[in-house]
Amino acid sequence: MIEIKNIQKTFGERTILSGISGKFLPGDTSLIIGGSGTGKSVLLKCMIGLVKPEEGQVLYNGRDFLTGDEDTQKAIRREMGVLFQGGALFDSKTVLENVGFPLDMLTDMGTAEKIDRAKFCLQRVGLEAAADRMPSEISGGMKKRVGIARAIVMNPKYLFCDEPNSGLDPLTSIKIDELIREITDEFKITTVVITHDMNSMMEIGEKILFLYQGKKLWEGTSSTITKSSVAELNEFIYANKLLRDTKA
Ligand SMILES: Nc1ncnc2c1ncn2[C@@H]1O[C@H](COP(=O)(O)OP(=O)(O)OP(=O)(O)O)[C@@H](O)[C@H]1O
Repeated sequence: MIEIKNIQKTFGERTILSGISGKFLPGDTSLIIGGSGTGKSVLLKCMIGLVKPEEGQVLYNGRDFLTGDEDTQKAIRREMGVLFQGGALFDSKTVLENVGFPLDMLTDMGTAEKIDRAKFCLQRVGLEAAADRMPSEISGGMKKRVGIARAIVMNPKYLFCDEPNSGLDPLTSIKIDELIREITDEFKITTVVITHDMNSMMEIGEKILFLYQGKKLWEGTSSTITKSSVAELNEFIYANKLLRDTKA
C-alpha cells in the first residue's frame, strides 16, 4: 500500500499542492485526475522522489520514503516501475534491450536470465515478435507497451503511469488501460495513473482522486464519479459531451 499524508509543495511563491492525502491499495489501479496545471504530475513526482515536498509523508507499506535512510529509499526505489509520458525509450536500443535495461542497471543477473525475463515481459504485453525492432520502427501504442514491459521488468510492487494514453487513438487507449489493469491485478501491484482520459475514468477507476488547483476536492470510484455534487468535478467531467448526454 502507498499512503500519502498532507503533501505540501510550493515553487517560489506559488503553492502547487495543498495538504494532499490518500491511500492506494495493492491490486487497484488508482487514478489521479484534474485539469491542466492542477498539480497531478508534481504529486506523482513527489511520490516517486523526483520532487521533494516541503511537508507531508509518502509511506510505502509503512516505510517513509522522504525521511527514510538511504538504504530504505534505495529499497523502495527498486520496488517502483514508472511508465513515463511518451514511453521514454532509448532510440539506439532494440525493444528487447530497452525492456532489459533496468536489469542491466540494477541487478547482477546473468545475460541469459536477463534475456528470459525481458522476453517474458514483452510476451506479457503481446510484443514478443517485436523484440529485435528499433523504437523508430514501431507505433505509438507499441511504444507504450514496451514502456509497460520495461516498467514491470523488475517485478515492481508499485507502478506509476503518467498519461499512458497521451497521443493514442481511443481504441489503442482502451487496450493500454486494459493491459495496465490486468497487470496490476495479476501481479497485485499498487498502481497510480495520471490521466485526462474520460474512458479511463469510467473503465479503470477503482479509486479516483480529483485535484483542483492543488487541492484534493473529491475521492471516489468510477461508479460514483457521475453522482458527485462537487461543482468543480462536474464541470471537469461534463466538459465531455458524451458524458453530459449520458447524464441528461
Ligand atoms: N519545476 C517546476 N518549477 C516551477 N513550477 C513548476 C515546476 N513543475 C511544475 N510547476 C508548475 O506546477 C503547476 C502544476 O504542474 P503539473 O505539471 O503538476 O500539472 P498537471 O496537473 O500535471 O498538468 P497537465 O495535465 O497539463 O500535465 C503548473 O503551474 C506548473 O507550471
